[in-house]
Amino acid sequence: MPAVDIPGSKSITARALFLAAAADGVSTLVRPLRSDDTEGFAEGLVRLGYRVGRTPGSWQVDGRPQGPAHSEADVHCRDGATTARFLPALAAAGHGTYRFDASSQMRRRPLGPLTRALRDLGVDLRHEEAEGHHPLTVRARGVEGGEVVLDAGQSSQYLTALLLLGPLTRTGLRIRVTGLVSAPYVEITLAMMRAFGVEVVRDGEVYDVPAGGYRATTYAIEPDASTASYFFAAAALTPGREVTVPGLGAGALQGDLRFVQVLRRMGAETEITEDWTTVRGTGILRGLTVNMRDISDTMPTLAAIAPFASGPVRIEDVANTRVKECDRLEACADNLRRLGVAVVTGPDWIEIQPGAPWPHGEIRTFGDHRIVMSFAVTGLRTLGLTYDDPGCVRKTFPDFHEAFAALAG
Ligand SMILES: O=C(O)C1=C[C@@H](OP(=O)(O)O)[C@@H](O)[C@H](O)C1
Ligand SMILES: C=C(OP(=O)(O)O)C(=O)O
Repeated sequence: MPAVDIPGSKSITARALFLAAAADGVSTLVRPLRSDDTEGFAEGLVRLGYRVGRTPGSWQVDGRPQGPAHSEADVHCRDGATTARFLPALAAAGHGTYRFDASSQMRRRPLGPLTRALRDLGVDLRHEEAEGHHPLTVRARGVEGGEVVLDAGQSSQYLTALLLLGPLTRTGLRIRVTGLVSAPYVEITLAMMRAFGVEVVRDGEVYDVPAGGYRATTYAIEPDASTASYFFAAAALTPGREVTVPGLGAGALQGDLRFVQVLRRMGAETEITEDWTTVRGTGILRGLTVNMRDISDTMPTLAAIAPFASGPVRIEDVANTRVKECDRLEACADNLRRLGVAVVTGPDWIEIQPGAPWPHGEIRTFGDHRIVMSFAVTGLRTLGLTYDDPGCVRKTFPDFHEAFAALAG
């Protein structure tokens, strides 16, 4: 049973860094993800005046419940939306002037609903160029708390940022949410807040977050389930190939592990125990229609193996994949068409017809790590694929190419 060692979860590492920074002592994060996104998050904390010690296998963070240590900082959030959306919320809880900028793609990605909600809570926040986009400056003097309404139809990260901020406000937060996408990421947030001592009370679309701050702790980071999807898809694509990921089992926090259920519906054999998950290729790969609103980071993974299915693959309810590292619906369609595959897209869906892709071609990555990693799976069956920017995997998995080549043998 070949076990694949998947690096830590990006989403869990980012949250753990925030929570540890906001807690009342030193926290230790065990097996954090080392990648551009999470190094960028840690670097952002350092710019704000937090102490982050990085040793192989664990990071130590000195918490400051009262907010950033520096009264002025310029933070570059790189390409990471968790950094770009969570850190302004953390900064708002402090006292000082904090400017946030990001990569050109991250500047294009929206955060208006979050910044509007912060302003509704009394935060002095100004966008320098386009309203609702980076760069922005927060002139922070703490946040009183109260009730706020949030549209989370583009991104659950807006809600996570407000939830994480809640315990740092003076009186707590009540958040009324509409249109939530990527809902399982909010479950990760709530579970991790609990691990750092905060219980959020939820009643339907209303979240009540108590004031009172976080408790420092030692927190072990799960392997990244979105990253694991490439390895599981590789197994499903190849009769007799088996991939086991230790550390991702039935109790895992990440919704993206549900991608395994999609592979099972298509015909793969799957096994999920308490401690690990296995996918085995059977030679059967059926087409299907699937709603991926909850797990849209795995949409490109499915799109990349879809041509090998015996019937059409239709992926629905994934409009917000158009505002990620690139427009992922069009990037997937563009690359599949370049390989001779018939594809149609709509505002929030993509439908891919069966048909063997041409054996050669250059994948246009659009600077998106998931386009590279997804089409690497296609490449198991179309051996001549190249990429215009293979290094963009650094965002979440710098060693992806080596790890994937080891699997492919
Ligand atoms: O909260 C998080 O860590 C994330 C939430 C999701 O984003 P959206 O809520 O914007 O879909 C996901 O795509 C992203 O990779 C990580
Ligand atoms: C969308 C992603 O990242 P983020 O939104 O955190 O930049 C991703 O990793 O697929």
